[in-house]
Amino acid sequence: MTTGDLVFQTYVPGKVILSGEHAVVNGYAAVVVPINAFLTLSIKRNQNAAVFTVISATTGTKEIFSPSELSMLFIAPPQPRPTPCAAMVHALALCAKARGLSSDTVISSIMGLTVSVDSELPMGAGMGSSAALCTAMARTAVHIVSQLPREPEQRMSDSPLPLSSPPSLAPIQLDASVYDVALALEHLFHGKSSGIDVFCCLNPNLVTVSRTGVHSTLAMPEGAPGIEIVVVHSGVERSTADAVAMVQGNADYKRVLGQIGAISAETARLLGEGMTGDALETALASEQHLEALGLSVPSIGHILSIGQQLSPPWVGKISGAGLGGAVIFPVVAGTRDTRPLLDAVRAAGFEAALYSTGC
Ligand SMILES: Nc1ncnc2c1ncn2[C@@H]1O[C@H](COP(=O)(O)OP(=O)(O)O)[C@@H](O)[C@H]1O
Ligand SMILES: C[C@@](O)(CCOP(=O)(O)O)CC(=O)O
Repeated sequence: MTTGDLVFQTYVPGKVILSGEHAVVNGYAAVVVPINAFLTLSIKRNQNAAVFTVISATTGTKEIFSPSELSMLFIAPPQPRPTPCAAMVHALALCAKARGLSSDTVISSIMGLTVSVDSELPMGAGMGSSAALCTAMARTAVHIVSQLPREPEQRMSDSPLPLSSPPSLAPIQLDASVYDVALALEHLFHGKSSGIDVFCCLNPNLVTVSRTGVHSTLAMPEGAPGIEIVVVHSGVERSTADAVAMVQGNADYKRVLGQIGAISAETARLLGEGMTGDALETALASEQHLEALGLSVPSIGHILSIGQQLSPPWVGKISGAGLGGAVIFPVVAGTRDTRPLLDAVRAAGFEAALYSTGC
């Protein structure tokens, strides 16, 4: 814990993908729901005004930077899988550029601040930990930079963010740029991110993605039953970027992703009509296609078989990039006792928890 006054705080939810992981990277549909587990980013002013500090309780890291070290980081090209401090600085650099501010102005405004990240989302588990981190940092950077006065000589050279905006959205102004900045960061973690996780973090509704970069929210009809999700961690932490690269190397991937996309589109249609149970049954059919892409690992197979052996059986699926990460068992809220499933997977040594959607 850091001492000092709290100057900013933001909470970002995690997510699970009901259907459409990988398909959405290639332009097909996916359905994603936020869950009631959060990443928190807090900023406090500390007593040492000569350094900028970024702490992650999740990774147990503490990065302390002087102004000259920060200057180097500001101008360095962003690296894949950045540290929390490098990600925060990249977000600030993008916002500074959009507002026509020099790095020195931004750096002097953040000296003496400590950014602390704490998260309920296991990393590399398909629950959107990197998207939550990127969204929290983007929100923070936009907040910090929007407080700074513009430099007089730059007033006429206001430029849009140097990022590709989804074509469906109006040109992004600074105050509305959290999505773009978060997506730029998420690209560093995913290699090529569809943006679905970031969009979900920013929207406490169901999200459908009809094609890469074009997102829409889907509100559940009034009175439609909600969703509860047992999430079981396979114990295998993996990189989304590696899983995406592996899928793109599969000779048959476009055909299989098309099938997953069709399942997602049907899932979204059923959810939109309030037929939650049918929607979940449909979404779960995508598991066989994810397995055909080679995204399962022995512990995922083990978890799925534990569910199958219960009476009545529980049907689950990989959620997220695969090759490890999470297995989800979604169910219409209030229709099934989840304790036998939770007990069975925990007895086999897996970490598991029950979540509800934020919808
Ligand atoms: N709370 C956190 N603190 C520091 N780094 C984090 C945190 N959450 C996520 N990350 C970063 O995100 C990476 C995981 O991203 P990714 O492979 O996309 O998996 P996920 O499915 O969890 O988003 C971690 O290896 C780490 O670099
Ligand atoms: C595999 C993918 O479709 C979803 C990734 O989810 P996660 O990183 O496992 O939370 C990648 C993406 O959409 O950018």
